[in-house]
Amino acid sequence: MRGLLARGIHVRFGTRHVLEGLDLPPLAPGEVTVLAGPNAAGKSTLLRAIAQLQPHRGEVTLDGENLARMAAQARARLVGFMPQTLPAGSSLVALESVIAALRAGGAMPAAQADATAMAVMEKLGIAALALEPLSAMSGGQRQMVSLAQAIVRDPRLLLLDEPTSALDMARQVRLLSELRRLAGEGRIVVAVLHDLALAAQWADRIVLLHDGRTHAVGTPEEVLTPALLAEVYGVTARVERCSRGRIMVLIDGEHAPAC
Ligand SMILES: Nc1ncnc2c1ncn2[C@@H]1O[C@H](COP(=O)(O)OP(=O)(O)OP(=O)(O)O)[C@@H](O)[C@H]1O
Repeated sequence: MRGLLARGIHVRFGTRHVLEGLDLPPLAPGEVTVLAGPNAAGKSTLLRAIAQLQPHRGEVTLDGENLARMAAQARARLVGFMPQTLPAGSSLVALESVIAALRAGGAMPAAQADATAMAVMEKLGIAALALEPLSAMSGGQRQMVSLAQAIVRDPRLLLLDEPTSALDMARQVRLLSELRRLAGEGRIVVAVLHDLALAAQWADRIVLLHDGRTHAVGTPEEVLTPALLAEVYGVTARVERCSRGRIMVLIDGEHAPAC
């Protein structure tokens, strides 16, 4: 089968079972899927398990091939992973870090690696940061470099953990439209997002995680309902449409100001 299948994913830390036989629906090329759910629901753990960065039970296949049985370099060419935050303490400048990510997929002549990494940074509007040390960058700048690292190998599957969390409005749109474009070219995009307004706007499908399992799957209209949001987040929410038809989620209740 073409696409991503993740079945029976089980992860435990010590005696604590964080994912308990979680199944994802088959994810087809061309789609942007958002993973949502409360803090500690297991979203990052699931992304890391799919990327084979987290020991787990269960099976993950991409276009019918078991990712766990693939050589690391072959897998790196197929899968791009953007972590929630880049590891601190790197002594690299941005361009070097993007070149290092590119080379994780295999050796390449220096000039070609330079040109490929620079082209990706230009496309993302961060060419001016190429020679800046990662350690001297703002959170948002680092997040854009992290995206460049994730896409520079031109992977078929892109896994992104809260990719917009440090970005301003304009860069959120830039990043999400880039993800939509990459999906449109036949890639599979899976992103963790807490911002349900962004999820409603950009996702083809939302997977709502709760208590280590898939609680609901569907289009934004199907998943962002007051009943499901109450079950999963314990909030009283209103779901309304703006004049252009887009869904908006508004939180009511004792902790929220009226609007
Ligand atoms: N390395 C680890 N060791 C022990 N427990 C861990 C480890 N990584 C994650 N956990 C636990 O697994 C659970 C799920 O964590 P995870 O980071 O996957 O949640 P999340 O849904 O991404 O949360 P958030 O929205 O807060 O980022 C949490 O209770 C967390 O404490």
